[in-house]
Amino acid sequence: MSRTEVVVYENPELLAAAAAARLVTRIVDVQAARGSASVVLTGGGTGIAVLRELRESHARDAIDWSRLDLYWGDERFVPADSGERNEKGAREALLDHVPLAPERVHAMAPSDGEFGDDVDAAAAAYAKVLADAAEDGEQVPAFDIVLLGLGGEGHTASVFPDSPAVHETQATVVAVRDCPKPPPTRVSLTLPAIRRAREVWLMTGGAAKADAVAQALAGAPETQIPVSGARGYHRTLWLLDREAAGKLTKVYQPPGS
Ligand SMILES: O=C1O[C@H](COP(=O)(O)O)[C@@H](O)[C@H](O)[C@H]1O
Repeated sequence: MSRTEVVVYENPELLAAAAAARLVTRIVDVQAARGSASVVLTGGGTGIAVLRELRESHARDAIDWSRLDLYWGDERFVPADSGERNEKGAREALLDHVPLAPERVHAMAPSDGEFGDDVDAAAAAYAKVLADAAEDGEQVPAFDIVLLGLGGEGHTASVFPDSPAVHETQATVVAVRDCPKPPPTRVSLTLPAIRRAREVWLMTGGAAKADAVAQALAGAPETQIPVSGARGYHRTLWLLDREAAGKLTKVYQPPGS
């Protein structure tokens, strides 16, 4: 039985710090129970702020970084050293500062990598990475946590409203072209792949996200508001600041208010 929970924090700083604290606890618990843990990372303002908070937290040393697999939910198809790469943002915020096992960091290819500017080949290669790591008979691992942000128009990962990606039911990873938000070319997990996760955490702040948050939590069709379709198999956890939660009809109180 999957459950949806919403937690609202007073401001974006508190949201990022609290999400980082939750992440430590969840990863440590999963490693204690199963030996290793898997987390899918996101780009975006909140996603990177959470990683920065994790780096600055003393509790980060409770994680066995050598037994953690990292993946990405989406990536901008730009050169490896571009400041627009989600991977680069994550490395600077956290990954370059902790003792990860390099072979367990599964980044999506850049546009100057082994597939050159062939974004379809980059997407196909990442689908193979996922399939190789999946349990027998599955195409995607049952990720412990998928971290996601969202856009004001309702996109999540790089699945945009009314795009080919949001209608994808078979592929686990797709090439995305003509994104309304730059850069235009990307690689993204699809919604069915995201739904293989045990837990999906949707993290966002700011008034510009309030409409999309309210529509998703009211059950808007995923073709129009793709983040509606981002659900965890066991749990979907929305971590919001007060502004992003501003148009929810049900009242969620910030802790301590
Ligand atoms: O383009 C992207 O945007 C979303 C949301 O980013 P934000 O800065 O508005 O929070 C992000 O989740 C995604 O990974 C990224 O590629």
